[in-house]
Amino acid sequence: MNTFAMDTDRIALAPAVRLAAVTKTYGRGPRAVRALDEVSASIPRGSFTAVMGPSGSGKSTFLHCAAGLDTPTSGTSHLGDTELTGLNETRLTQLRRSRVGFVFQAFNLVPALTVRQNIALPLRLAKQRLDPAWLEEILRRVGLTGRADHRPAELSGGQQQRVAIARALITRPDVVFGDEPTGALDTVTAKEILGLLRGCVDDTGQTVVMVTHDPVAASYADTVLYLADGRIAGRDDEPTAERVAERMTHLGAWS
Ligand SMILES: Nc1ncnc2c1ncn2[C@@H]1O[C@H](COP(=O)(O)OP(=O)(O)OP(=O)(O)O)[C@@H](O)[C@H]1O
Repeated sequence: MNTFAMDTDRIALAPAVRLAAVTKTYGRGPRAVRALDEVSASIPRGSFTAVMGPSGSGKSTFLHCAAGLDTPTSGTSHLGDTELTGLNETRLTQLRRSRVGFVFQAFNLVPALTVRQNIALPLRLAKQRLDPAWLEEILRRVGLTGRADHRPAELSGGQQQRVAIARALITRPDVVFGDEPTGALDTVTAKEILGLLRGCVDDTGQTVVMVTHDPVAASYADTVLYLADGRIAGRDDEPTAERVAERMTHLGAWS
């Protein structure tokens, strides 16, 4: 086997996200909070993972350490072959702009910009060239072709979240991270958005990692990772809404 073949094999096999013994402590001394406690996790490329757990269990901290938004106190975090721990703030900013996409509960669109301009914004920030055909393709995928010149205030909540997803996809990121992406939507619209994220994984091999409180949302994922008290408390590779709800009850999420 030549070196090139070995390299491509290695890259193909590297998980999209890898956390190794990640501990994150906020504050110092007696008031210190250990939000993550030696967490290890490996998330394959082209998979849809939901992160669940009771309030305060460390879900957002997990997401932030995996996405380079926050730095672990100890342990290592990789995005593909890139070790995030050890990158300086400039490199981390570059990586966040070009290799990860974010979708939050609040859509965070710029009101003065059109749908098209909002979607293209990450490329402008990353000083990357816009491929108009790719933008049109993304608009089509999220079902907003006819709305490209509208402003966010002219769109429904579900449509605004579609813009946020399109904006997350425009840089062809390694991973799309979602923090309660359906938290502000009604049940029917939430299912449309989850179907869209599922389609990104199934149709284009996108990797999606999503924090959620909702067992129905988690059931769209391939794998659910459960956190409790800053530790991995289990996983489910065949999640259904019922099983997830039961598991969450056992973790004391709704007691
Ligand atoms: N910036 C911070 N400073 C101090 N403590 C923090 C900070 N961020 C999080 N924490 C603490 O770390 C723990 C984990 O917080 P985190 O937000 O990751 O949990 P979560 O599971 O996402 O919670 P929720 O479901 O309520 O959003 C909590 O005890 C929280 O209070």
